[in-house]
Amino acid sequence: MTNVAAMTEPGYKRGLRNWVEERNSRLPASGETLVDHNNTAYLMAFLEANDDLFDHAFRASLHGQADGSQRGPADSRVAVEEAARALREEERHCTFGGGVPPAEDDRLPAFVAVERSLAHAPTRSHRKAVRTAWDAALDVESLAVQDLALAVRNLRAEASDPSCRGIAADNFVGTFSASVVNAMSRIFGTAPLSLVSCAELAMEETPAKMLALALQTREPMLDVDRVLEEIRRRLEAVTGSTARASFAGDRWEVLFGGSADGKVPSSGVVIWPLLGPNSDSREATGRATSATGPGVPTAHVGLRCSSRPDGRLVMHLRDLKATLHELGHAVHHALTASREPLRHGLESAGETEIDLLSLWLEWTVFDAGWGGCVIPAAGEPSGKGLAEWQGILQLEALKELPLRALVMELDRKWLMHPEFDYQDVWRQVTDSDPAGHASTYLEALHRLTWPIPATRPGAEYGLFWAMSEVAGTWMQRHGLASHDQTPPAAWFERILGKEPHHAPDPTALITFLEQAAGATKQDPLTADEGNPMSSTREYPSDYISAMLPARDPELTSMLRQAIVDEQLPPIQVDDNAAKLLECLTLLARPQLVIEIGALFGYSTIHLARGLGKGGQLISFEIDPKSAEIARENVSRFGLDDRVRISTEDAVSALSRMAPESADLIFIDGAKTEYVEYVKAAFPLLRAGGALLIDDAFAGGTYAVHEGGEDDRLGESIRQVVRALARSQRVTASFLGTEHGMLLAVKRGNDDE
Ligand SMILES: C[S@@+](CC[C@H](N)C(=O)[O-])C[C@H]1O[C@@H](n2cnc3c(N)ncnc32)[C@H](O)[C@@H]1O
Repeated sequence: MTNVAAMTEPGYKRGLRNWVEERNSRLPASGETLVDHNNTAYLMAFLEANDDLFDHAFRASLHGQADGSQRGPADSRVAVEEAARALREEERHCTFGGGVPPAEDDRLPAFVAVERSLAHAPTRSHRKAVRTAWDAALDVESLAVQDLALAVRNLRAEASDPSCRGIAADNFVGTFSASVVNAMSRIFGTAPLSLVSCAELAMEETPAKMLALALQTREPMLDVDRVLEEIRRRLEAVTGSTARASFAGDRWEVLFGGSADGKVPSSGVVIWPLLGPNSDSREATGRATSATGPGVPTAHVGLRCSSRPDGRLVMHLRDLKATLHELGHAVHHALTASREPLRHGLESAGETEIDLLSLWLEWTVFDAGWGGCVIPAAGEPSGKGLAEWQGILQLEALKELPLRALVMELDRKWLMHPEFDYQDVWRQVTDSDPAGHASTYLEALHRLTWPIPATRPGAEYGLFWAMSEVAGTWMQRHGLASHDQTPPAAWFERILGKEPHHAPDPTALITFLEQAAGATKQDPLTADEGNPMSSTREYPSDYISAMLPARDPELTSMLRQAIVDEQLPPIQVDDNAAKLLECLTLLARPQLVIEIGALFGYSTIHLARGLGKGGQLISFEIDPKSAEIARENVSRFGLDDRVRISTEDAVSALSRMAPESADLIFIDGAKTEYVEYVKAAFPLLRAGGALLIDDAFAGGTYAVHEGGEDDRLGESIRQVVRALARSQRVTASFLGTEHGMLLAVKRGNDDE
């Protein structure tokens, strides 16, 4: 049996080449020549070691053609389509995501085709594209295979975008590494690969291989009951045991404070299981009035999960972080909104998110692997040594890390290198800190200093990234630093420049952390490049509503009917934003206004109220029930002469409208479709016309995702606002409503 571990040790490529040569000379009669195309030979080694693992078709696909030619991109597209068709014909969705045990898989030929097409995609500089494919591969359980094929195509498109780089790949690498190790453990009974080897491998290798290995491996899935139980335990700890939790049918409630018998809760959080890839947690809130009882400040959080045939709910590990961020914010909000401040509530609220995030950190490191962390020894190329790392770990910002637990796990995983003198490292550490300052972290440092030479750039990503994340959140909570919605990505950008796949330089990290920890406030006049959404201030809703007159009772009654009686989600614009819409139409006197997303017509009514003589508003609302209620409301306010509500899909309807015919287009539909909306809407605007984008701050509900790997909503919004704000073809400005709007006025050819 080929020793696969040998293939992945330093210099494995050389080993691989030798192996390939040896193999080709050994099997000349087969007529196949194995070529190390995109390093697929590694897989071949893997395969040779395990004849049962992959079927012949799959192996054959990894061989170069006899004449050495490779299939080109055109063939690849066809191959993907073939694969999609083959899978559709089977009327089955793929099931290799989500902890499903390996099945006797008769779909390999189809995957082979997908694999081939992926083999042409670059890796290093197009990590995001890889990530897309990987996501698709892992999500196929819930996505139809068309989506997989589409993702593969998108991957190709994205691969040509030089900005396709990012931290998301690290999650991928970690998950991939763990998957490989898990697979290997299953096969060999022990894990002959180290995570670091795998991480490096993953970073070097092609998506083809990753996808191929995905066939044999599983991303960790978490049992939702287990997640909720752990969350409850942590919340209890944070809130001084005042949290009570119950899972009731379609929702899970946590109540804080109040009387001991639980009859008078002070505040609550409702966690809604979100089934399906596109569910929006805000929409979940529409499914119920306050589940925690009248008058109880309640926050709502969505938990993306999927349902097993036995009824069990499970979630991807990678969805956990977004959920915990969101939950942290929600709990913070619920605790501070409580009318009677809880015993520990106010002090501990700010820590909640950190505490919850630690859960993610632990599970990520424990269950997914993260590729581990390498502490470079002094003088080694990717770092200056122990002292710097020690410095990092001693920083206040990192003391929140529950490293002890992490250390235990790493201990189990890594202390398999008997030649290394841990005691020596321990002595170095303790000698340098006789006061035992931050002893937990020193212990961590001791344990984390395993003997893997820093010859594998990128291997230290895992923990490094996780530390950045938690530290960034901590700093923001303590007002020490403002950072944007994607702290790790931003930090990496700063620290690593444009090449995040290189090993991070610890000195740069230390400097950055120190500056951040030392900075009380940023100079307001200094533009903070790459940190565009910094804000440590809450939106002053109380102040604004105290200033504005009380809402018109007719509008309140309309809102109550739509939200309470009709159970539509309360995701309309806030009152001040509604006034802004009215101001804008009053000001611009537009002839044609288009709205994407009417819901029950709250924004529609305000836009229409400002319309002058002859002004028309076409509002698209794809949900027929909402559209019907919107129509009734428009009519209730006597605006039917100027408003038409259409149930057509806004994107396709806009594509048929006359170019340069609209004066104002208000975009407030599905957040994931924002890019499509803008593409369809922009040509419809006349010069001087404006796009108005709701939720542009990506800072209301969307901030909570903090740029997590599944931050599709926030990412979609950020793409749009960034593009518009920087475009030469518009003049754009952010308007301060609760969720923020971006006003982008189209410039004419004559405009300077
Ligand atoms: C945030 S709500 C709109 C709220 C509304 N503008 C307000 O402030 O009162 C988004 C709405 O967009 C609708 N929607 C989503 N995708 C759409 C599409 N492609 N075309 C038309 N409407 C869409 C949804 O059904 C939902 O009711």
